[in-house]
Amino acid sequence: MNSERSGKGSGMSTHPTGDRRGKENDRSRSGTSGKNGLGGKGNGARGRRIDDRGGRSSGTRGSGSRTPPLALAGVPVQVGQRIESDIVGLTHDGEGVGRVEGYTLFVRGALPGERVRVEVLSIGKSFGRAQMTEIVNRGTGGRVEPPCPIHDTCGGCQLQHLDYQEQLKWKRQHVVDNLQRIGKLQVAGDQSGAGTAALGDRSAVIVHPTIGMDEPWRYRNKAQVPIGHGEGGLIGGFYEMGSHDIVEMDSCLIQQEENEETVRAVKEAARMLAISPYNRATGRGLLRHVVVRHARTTGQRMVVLVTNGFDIPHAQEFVELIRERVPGIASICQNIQTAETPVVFGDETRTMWGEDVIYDEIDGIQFAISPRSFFQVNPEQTVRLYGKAVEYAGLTGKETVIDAYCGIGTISLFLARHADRVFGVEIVPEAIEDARRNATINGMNNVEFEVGASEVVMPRWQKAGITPDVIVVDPPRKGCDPALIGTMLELKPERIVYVSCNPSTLARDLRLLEDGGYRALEVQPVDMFPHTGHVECVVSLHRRPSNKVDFIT
Ligand SMILES: C[S@@+](CC[C@H](N)C(=O)[O-])C[C@H]1O[C@@H](n2cnc3c(N)ncnc32)[C@H](O)[C@@H]1O
Repeated sequence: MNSERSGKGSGMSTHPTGDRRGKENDRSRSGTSGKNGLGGKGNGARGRRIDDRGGRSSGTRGSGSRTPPLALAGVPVQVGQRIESDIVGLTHDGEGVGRVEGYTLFVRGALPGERVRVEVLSIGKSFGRAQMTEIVNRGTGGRVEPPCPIHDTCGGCQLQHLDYQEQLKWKRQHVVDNLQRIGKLQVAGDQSGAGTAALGDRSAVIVHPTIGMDEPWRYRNKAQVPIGHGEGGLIGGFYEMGSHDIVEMDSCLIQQEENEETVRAVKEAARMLAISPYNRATGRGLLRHVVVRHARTTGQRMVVLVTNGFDIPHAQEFVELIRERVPGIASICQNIQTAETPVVFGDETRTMWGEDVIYDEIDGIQFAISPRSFFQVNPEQTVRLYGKAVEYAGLTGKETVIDAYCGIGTISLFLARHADRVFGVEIVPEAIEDARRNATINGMNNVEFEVGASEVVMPRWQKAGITPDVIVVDPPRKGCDPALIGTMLELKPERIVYVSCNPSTLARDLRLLEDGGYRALEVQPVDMFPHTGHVECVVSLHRRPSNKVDFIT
């Protein structure tokens, strides 16, 4: 398991965020796009291969040997047909949702409010996919020219063609839609922040406007670059949209420049030493991924060479070349991944040179970060996210707090400054080693960490008599384990703070918590991944009093 939670558009890889929470590099992109989403190079062919939503296609995945239908009874469009469609929504993947006689067509690159001409690529019973060929009417959709030259091919940023302020509005709306549809929650508040006064409203949860960045570029502190074989030898960059073909690339506008520089240097060094790139088709070749991190507050950089086997030829020279070329390099590690899998990291990591961690700081707290540990990729927004979590925890210094899914103890240490005791639990052993080290280097002795699944460890703590006043959860994309929710309800903390990177699993879990006696009061969306379809939320929940007297005044 590794790394961050969201983030396509990691910069430099299909799954830029390196989703510790999800499958790394495991997404296939759907649809096609040309410049600004208009039909461009190779669109047709690529588009027909891809269908990751269950719509029929001539696709490469899941279609078996069945020939996809060109027409279907009850479906008002046929494959190949050219028609106009109004775009009425946007999916979390950044595809426009078009309607034709009530039938849904997903159109990559199209924006809500626009009327577009499309060619139908594939159809299914309930929806199909189409390629935009022309924008007939722009409406007030907020379309902008994507500044990234490879926006169309990469697809890592699904929303670059949408004005940033509109992106923030769309993210809030996406959260609201999920809370209403899946969580069956009543929602108050609006895009302007009005409605916050409705905190006195006893039935609705306030969803605040999304907290965005002032300068929403160059934010990523980590790049995860797939390596492969190109015409000129070793290449590294990103997976072409909808495929696992690697395209050479040295620049990504959401990536910190230091990471670009590091990746270039490592590729150069590998070429000089004729290190063989991994070939996904044959399973041969050595270098699979180059993963780099940059700690902005200390200037330290880390390189992780993910290799298909233990032996690296000219390993010493490789290390020397990287050290010569990368300013601030503090750690060079090797991770061995020999499995045929899209998962980036294998289980074994060794330090080739320098320390086994780099150090970064958030809001005055220092963190040691090892190669496979999760660490938020957007430092500027992390302060805002964690700040909100601490605010919602409502600590006075007397409380016992549990931080479930604690990673390297980031939120735990933020909480520990304001609580009596904090207990953190996390499933990745290296992360817990980092967490303990982090508590020590910050001189915090009111925090304890335990390795294990939260749903297993929390009942043990319950039996041991730990009675939390506040529980904070920050689970992976799949949300909380139902058993964990059961234990939380038994523990009856006064407050629960839910940090989530996936509005749909958040909505599901909020419904369980509401039914179990809690009230979701406020939701704060935070834009941790500008220009992608991802949105992070912090939710404040309070326990309903058992005597049924409403507790909100
Ligand atoms: C979204 S991250 C949150 C990390 C941390 N709160 C932070 O902000 O850096 C989710 C974490 O949950 C961990 N995890 C996944 N499944 C888990 C489980 N069942 N029990 C405990 N931790 C788990 C992952 O390894 C990851 O570190």
